[in-house]
Amino acid sequence: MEMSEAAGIELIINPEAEARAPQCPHGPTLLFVKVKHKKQEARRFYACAACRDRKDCNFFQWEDEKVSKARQLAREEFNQSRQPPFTHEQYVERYQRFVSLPSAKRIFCSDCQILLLPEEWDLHSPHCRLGDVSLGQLKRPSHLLLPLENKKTNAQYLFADRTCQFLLDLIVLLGFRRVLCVGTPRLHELIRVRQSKKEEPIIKSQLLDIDFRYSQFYSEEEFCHYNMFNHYFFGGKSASEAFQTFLCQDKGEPIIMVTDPPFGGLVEALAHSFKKIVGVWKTSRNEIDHAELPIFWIFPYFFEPRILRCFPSLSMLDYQVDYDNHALYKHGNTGRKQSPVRIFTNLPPKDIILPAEEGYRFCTLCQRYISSANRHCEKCKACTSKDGRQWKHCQTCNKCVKPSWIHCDTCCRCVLQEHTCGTAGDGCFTCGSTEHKRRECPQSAFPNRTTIEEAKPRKRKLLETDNKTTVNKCKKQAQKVSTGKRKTLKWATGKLKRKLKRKKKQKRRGQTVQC
Ligand SMILES: C[S@@+](CC[C@H](N)C(=O)[O-])C[C@H]1O[C@@H](n2cnc3c(N)ncnc32)[C@H](O)[C@@H]1O
Ligand SMILES: [Zn+2]
Ligand SMILES: [Zn+2]
Ligand SMILES: [Zn+2]
Ligand SMILES: [Zn+2]
Ligand SMILES: [Zn+2]
Ligand SMILES: [Zn+2]
Repeated sequence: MEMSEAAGIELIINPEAEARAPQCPHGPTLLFVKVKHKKQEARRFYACAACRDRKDCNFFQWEDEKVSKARQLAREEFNQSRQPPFTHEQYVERYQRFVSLPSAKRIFCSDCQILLLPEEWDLHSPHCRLGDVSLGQLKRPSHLLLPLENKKTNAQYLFADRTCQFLLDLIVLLGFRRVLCVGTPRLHELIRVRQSKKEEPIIKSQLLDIDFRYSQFYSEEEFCHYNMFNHYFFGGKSASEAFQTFLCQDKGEPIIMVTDPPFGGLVEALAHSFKKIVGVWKTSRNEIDHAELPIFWIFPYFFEPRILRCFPSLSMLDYQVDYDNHALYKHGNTGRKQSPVRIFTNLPPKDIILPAEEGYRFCTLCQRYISSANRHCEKCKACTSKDGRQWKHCQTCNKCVKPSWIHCDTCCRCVLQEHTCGTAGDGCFTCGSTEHKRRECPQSAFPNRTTIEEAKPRKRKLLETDNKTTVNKCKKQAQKVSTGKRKTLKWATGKLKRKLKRKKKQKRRGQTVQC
């Protein structure tokens, strides 16, 4: 039995629990146990694998609870009612009809996040819609769709161009010809754009993601609606077969899996799913061949110990991954915080050349590329910085620590100067890291973000088209959303300003925007 600790709740991974797991709308649930004062409570319970917020999925069942037939049926009905409005096959048919329409009739409903067919226009007339959707825009759905920024469930932080292009160039350079994109829609999209330009060598890609909106843009071979916390394919057997076919059709085209999961806890649940993917890949290979499925697992550096516990063959690279819609996770020393997100890989680090123009250089002793401020410590015999700043060696702890830490004789370890003695070492309540406390956790560094539910059709018709009135309206809306917290309001208005900016850009391109 494997256990993982996060926020006073432990995940229990064992085959019996998995076999008996009841289903919520997000597939088989996971078994958890509450922990108080480091002791497990006696009763264990099943809860949703995908949503860490009960607002998103409130499934709860005690492990030993008896569920009546009637409740079971009601649950199945409920789960069914929470599935996407169309099957993937229907989405594909809709897409074909959509692209055959003349440009003026290609309308996307921004409120419902759906490509509209002419017979649906009336129904969506009160909504914010975008007209003249170009074929170019259809090729870049991650730019058309509103990112699902609900940090507790989707945390859809999209790669900045710098990172996305770096990953693709690296994949090509390393000789991979197929990419299994698990929760990396923007990378999948970049590969598809490259494919459409017929750039040699041709790289193929398949996207697995919980965001079903992508079914509107991709075929069943290109996209599977998938939950990476329980390795569940929403599209049933045909979807899991499409995945197996893609993963196993070698034909001399090496494959790599690239994943960028939401950063909450549950590292062990993710690792469990990834091991299943590795298992499927291995079934298509010669048994005596001990090769490993190449992996890029993108995750914050402070999860390193937990990731390595699950996947000892991975090592962490210094490259800082950054995101478009993530104010804190930006690259570089430009006054903003540096991104804590890194690439974990089972490929030899020396083969992964990091861009010299960004200051990365090669350490011949460590045989890997390191960030500019990282220094090789003679005592640790390694380039020890994890966060991009130069770390210093503590003689007492006999290891390198962050530059802002000091050695505290009471706590018998290096800690932040302004700590309260005796409390150091408990780590973060939100993500489980021992590197920081909850208040410093990047998970809680954000004000509440909207969920897709909040972006659903508005009851009131918005008639104003001039930007100023719309911003004022938006501000009012934002005030409603906020619970009086200025931070939320600031963020919400920021988001609406970004939306307006996007609209302005689309208008400049001559696109019609109706709200
Ligand atoms: C941190 S974002 C990564 C996006 C990536 N940086 C990109 O630009 O392509 C997390 C991604 O995982 C997806 N995701 C969130 N929860 C998931 C789940 N339970 N199963 C599968 N995908 C999930 C989100 O929809 C999102 O695309
Ligand atoms: Zn659920
Ligand atoms: Zn609509
Ligand atoms: Zn070194
Ligand atoms: Zn050292
Ligand atoms: Zn120390
Ligand atoms: Zn102390």
